[in-house]
Amino acid sequence: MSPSESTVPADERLATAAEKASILIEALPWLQRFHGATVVVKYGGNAMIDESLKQAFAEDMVFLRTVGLRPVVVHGGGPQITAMLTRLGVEGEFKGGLRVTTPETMDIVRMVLTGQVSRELVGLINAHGPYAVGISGEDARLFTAERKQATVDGASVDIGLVGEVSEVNPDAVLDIVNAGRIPVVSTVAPDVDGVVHNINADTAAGALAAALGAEKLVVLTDVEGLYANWPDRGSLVDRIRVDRLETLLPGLASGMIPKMEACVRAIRGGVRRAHVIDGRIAHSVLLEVFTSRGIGTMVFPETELP
Ligand SMILES: Nc1ncnc2c1ncn2[C@@H]1O[C@H](COP(=O)(O)OP(=O)(O)O)[C@@H](O)[C@H]1O
Ligand SMILES: CC(=O)N[C@@H](CCC(=O)OP(=O)(O)O)C(=O)O
Repeated sequence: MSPSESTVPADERLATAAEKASILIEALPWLQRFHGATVVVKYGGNAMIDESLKQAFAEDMVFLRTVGLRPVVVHGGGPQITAMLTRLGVEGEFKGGLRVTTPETMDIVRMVLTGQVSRELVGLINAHGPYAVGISGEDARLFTAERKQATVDGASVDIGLVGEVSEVNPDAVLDIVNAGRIPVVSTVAPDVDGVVHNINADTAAGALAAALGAEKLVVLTDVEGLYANWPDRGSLVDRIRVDRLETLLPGLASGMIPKMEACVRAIRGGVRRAHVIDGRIAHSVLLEVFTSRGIGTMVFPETELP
């Protein structure tokens, strides 16, 4: 038998074809609805588990762009920074979900985010065509940082060169998107005096989504979504209105705090939907955007009924 000959019976092939057609057709209303829409996708370092997952993520970004959406990637890299600090023998710690950032740590954060994680994602996307352009918060005044304190047991503590996003100038990102390309944003940024700060990637993604007037913010992480009673796996929140989420914020544990604050900032800033989804599932972005049920946790505005 030659390799081109198939032994799959005709009725089985037809059934498979019908299933594929129904999956494609389920995407039609979403393809129509989101044509031309800007989608900010935050890719967390904990969801960059292996090569095939990272490649699937890159394919999803190229897919979105090819079918007429305007994807903007904001990447994390927390575990990658921690691995590099360990390799270099530098002690690191987190307070209130944020990395304590000394000037020495800041050099390593910047090197890993802009020189390693960004380069890798840009390369994976560009395997499909000349789409991705890396850009950091330092470029063209994309982000201005304002030094931020962490909250630990209700008290404010200094954590060094960690920034809140005080201002977003999205022009450079828009230039890239308007040229038909995919910006890949690293979250380091100068303050008004030019001192570079470390910005949590969720925080930056929420601020950028609001500044761009994005249709959606999609945050990829290493859990299925928000659990109302973490770590009770039966308490996954399917959808939640922004005002209700705000009441939950003070009770959340560290990893989820910047994510949920980012969703609140995005929705309060005019973004229509914010999602936290499981980035450990290959093509999770496509499942969220193009299927009727979506996946993970969806945050929606107060103007809509619960
Ligand atoms: N209420 C909650 N629901 C879901 N995850 C939570 C919750 N509270 C804390 N977490 C933790 O937040 C983690 C995700 O945040 P983080 O580790 O910062 O990931 P990322 O690298 O994707 O930003 C989860 O793995 C989980 O351990
Ligand atoms: C201030 C702060 O904590 N910055 C983060 C920036 C990277 C990041 O946010 O990466 P993930 O999305 O993978 O967690 C850090 O240094 O780890």
